[in-house]
Amino acid sequence: MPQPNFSPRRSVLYVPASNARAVAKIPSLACDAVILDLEDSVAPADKILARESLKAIFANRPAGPPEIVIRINPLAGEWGADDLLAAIACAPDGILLPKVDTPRDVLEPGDLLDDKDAAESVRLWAMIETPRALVNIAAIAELGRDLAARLSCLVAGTNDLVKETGILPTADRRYLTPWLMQMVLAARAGGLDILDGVANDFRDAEAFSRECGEAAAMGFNGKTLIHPSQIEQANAVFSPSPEALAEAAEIVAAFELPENAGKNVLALDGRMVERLHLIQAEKLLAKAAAIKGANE
Ligand SMILES: CC(C)(COP(=O)(O)OP(=O)(O)OC[C@H]1O[C@@H](n2cnc3c(N)ncnc32)[C@H](O)[C@@H]1OP(=O)(O)O)[C@@H](O)C(=O)NCCC(=O)NCCSC(=O)C[C@H](O)C(=O)O
Ligand SMILES: [Mg+2]
Repeated sequence: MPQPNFSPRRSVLYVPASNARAVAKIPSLACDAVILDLEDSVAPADKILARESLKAIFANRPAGPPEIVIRINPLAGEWGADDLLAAIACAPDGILLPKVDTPRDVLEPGDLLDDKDAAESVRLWAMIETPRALVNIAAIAELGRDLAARLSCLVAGTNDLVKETGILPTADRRYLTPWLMQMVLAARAGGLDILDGVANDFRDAEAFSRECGEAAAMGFNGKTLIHPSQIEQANAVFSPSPEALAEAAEIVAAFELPENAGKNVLALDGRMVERLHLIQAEKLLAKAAAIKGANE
């Protein structure tokens, strides 16, 4: 199921809404999206100020990338409901819901968006970071098949998952990986984008590069980031490689040859190529074009 207004989401940077210097950097950042955070990066004493800063940020928002998403506090808590109203008033590209446990946790804010006549372009993103969310992941992701539910993207919250489950956060993420794969599968079933969790050690470029490579291999669309120094690497790893693009172009060209018209299967350089490979190739070329378009 195609996403409306497809956007690349290779690099998605959390920016604490309470940090004016960090917020001021947004227009100069090369990330595909930012998440203006009202939740975990904002101290309780700064919660109201952070929420109030949103108005000024959106009043001066230039058109075009990066996508801007607001992460609110949990709706069951002290700040969540007012955060949601403030976020809706800003008409961001997305509102990220933390600590989602069940489909209801997405449907209820979606109803409020409708009640408040929020533009159709305001989508919901959901953090998958609780044991209940993992247990309910198929039902949550299924909402992606209903455009009216507005769900567009799932975001792995690996820090909270580690905290809530007690698994050991090893460098190779061996205990997290089965759950990450479960998230990718569910997201694809629901036609949703899915972003990997953050790498906390932002000074370890080598470990970060490895983690991005593994996330890309697992099928994630991109990675959530905590520091601007992580953007370039994420963009590089989650972009189609020149080799993959050359191969995709070759497959498209082969199916366009008059002698291959109407064929479902071809031999190309000693390999079987089916129409499903053509679809894959066209998707990859479209992704590269979208990335190029977003960077112009
Ligand atoms: C992690 C940090 C606290 C480090 O900050 P700092 O020590 O200030 O870093 P630097 O001195 O290297 O910063 C250099 C300049 O870059 C700006 N900067 C830093 N981070 C960001 C950012 N995220 N966005 C924009 N700009 C940023 C600094 O302001 C410096 O510029 P200047 O002030 O002009 O000198 C910090 O990076 C940070 O706060 N990162 C974000 C933390 C965050 O948002 N955490 C919550 C999201 S992660 C999460 O919640 C996980 C999930 O829910 C889960 O469960 O897993
Ligand atoms: Mg979290």
